[in-house]
Amino acid sequence: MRKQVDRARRIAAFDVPVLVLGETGTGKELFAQAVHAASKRANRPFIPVNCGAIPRELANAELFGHKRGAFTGADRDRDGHFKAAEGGTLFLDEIGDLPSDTQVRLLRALQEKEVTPVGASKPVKVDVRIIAATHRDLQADVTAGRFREDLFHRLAVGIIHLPALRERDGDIELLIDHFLDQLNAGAGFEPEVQHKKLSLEARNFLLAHPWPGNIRELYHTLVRSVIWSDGDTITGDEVREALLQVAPRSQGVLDRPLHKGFDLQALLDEVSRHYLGRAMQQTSHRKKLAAELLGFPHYQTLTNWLRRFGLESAEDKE
Ligand SMILES: Nc1ncnc2c1ncn2[C@@H]1O[C@H](COP(=O)(O)OP(=O)(O)OP(=O)(O)O)[C@@H](O)[C@H]1O
Repeated sequence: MRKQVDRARRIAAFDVPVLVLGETGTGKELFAQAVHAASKRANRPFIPVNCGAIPRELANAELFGHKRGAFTGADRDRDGHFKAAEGGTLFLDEIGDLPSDTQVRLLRALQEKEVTPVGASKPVKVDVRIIAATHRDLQADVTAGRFREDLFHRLAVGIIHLPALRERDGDIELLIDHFLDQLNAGAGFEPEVQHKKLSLEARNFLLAHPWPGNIRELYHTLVRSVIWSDGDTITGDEVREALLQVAPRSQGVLDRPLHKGFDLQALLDEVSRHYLGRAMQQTSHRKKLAAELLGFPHYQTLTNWLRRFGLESAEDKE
C-alpha cells in the first residue's frame, strides 16, 4: 500500500493518464481525488463518472456531448463530461464497461487532445486529465478482446494497483480504530460524542473477516455496530449482526429453474470462471499455488483452463 501511495504522489506531478485497479471499496475514487488534489489541476474541476451506469447507446453523447438533432430526443446542444472537466480531471470509473466504439473515441481524445460531439462535423480541443478505474481484471479483458489493447496501454501510463483489505496485514486494525474514533467524535450522529469500544471478541471477529467489500464494507459494518450496540462496549454478537453477509454470486447454482433454453454448459463455465478468478487473485497470480488451491493435479491443467476462459493475465507467474 505504501508503494502505491508513493506511486500516486509521483504520478500526480506528471500530467499523464492514470489507471487505478482494485476490488470494489478499496479506495480507487479516493486515490483518484488525491492524485487530482496533488496535481497542478487541483483548483479546476474533478468530475467523477460511473461508466457502468451510462446506457450503452448514450455513452458517446454523455462523454463527448452532442449537437441538437443528433438523435431522437436531442432537442438542444449539450456539453459532455469532457467539457465539464475542462482544465481539470475526468474520473472514469468502471472503464471496462465502455462500449467498444466509445473506447475508440476515448483513445482519440487521449492522443489528439480533442473530442467530436455526436452530430458535430468538427472536433473541439480539450484539456482534460483522465483517471480511469476498474474492479475488473482489465488485462484479462484485453486478452479476451473485450477491451482495446491500445487504450489499455495509453491509460496505464500511471498505473496504481490497490490491494484488497484482506491482503493488508495490520491495516484492518488501524482502519477500525480510525473509523471508531471518527464515529465516536460525532461524524454526523446524535448524541454527538460517544465512547464506544469493541470487545476483544468483536475485534477478533472483525480482524478475521475476509472483507470482500473492502474498506467500504468495514466502515459500514462499524457504523451499524455503533448504532445497534446497547452499551459502550460493542459485543461480538452485535458486530456479527451488523455484518451484512452478501451471498457469493455462485450460491444458488443448484436452484436455477429448469426451463427451455437452460444452458448447463454456460452455468458450469460461470462457476469455473468464478473460482479460477478467485484462485488467481488469492495467490497473487502464482499459478502453481492456484493449481494446488483448485485441486488440479498438474499446473498445466490450470494454464489450459485460464486460456480457455480468456483469464490469462500479464501478472501471471509460475
Ligand atoms: N485509506 C482509507 N481511509 C479511510 N477511508 C477510506 C480509505 N480508502 C477508502 N476509504 C473509504 O471507503 C469507501 C470506498 O472508497 P472508494 O469509493 O474510493 O472505493 P472504490 O474502490 O472507488 O469503490 P468502487 O469500485 O465500488 O467504486 C469510501 O467511503 C472511502 O472514503
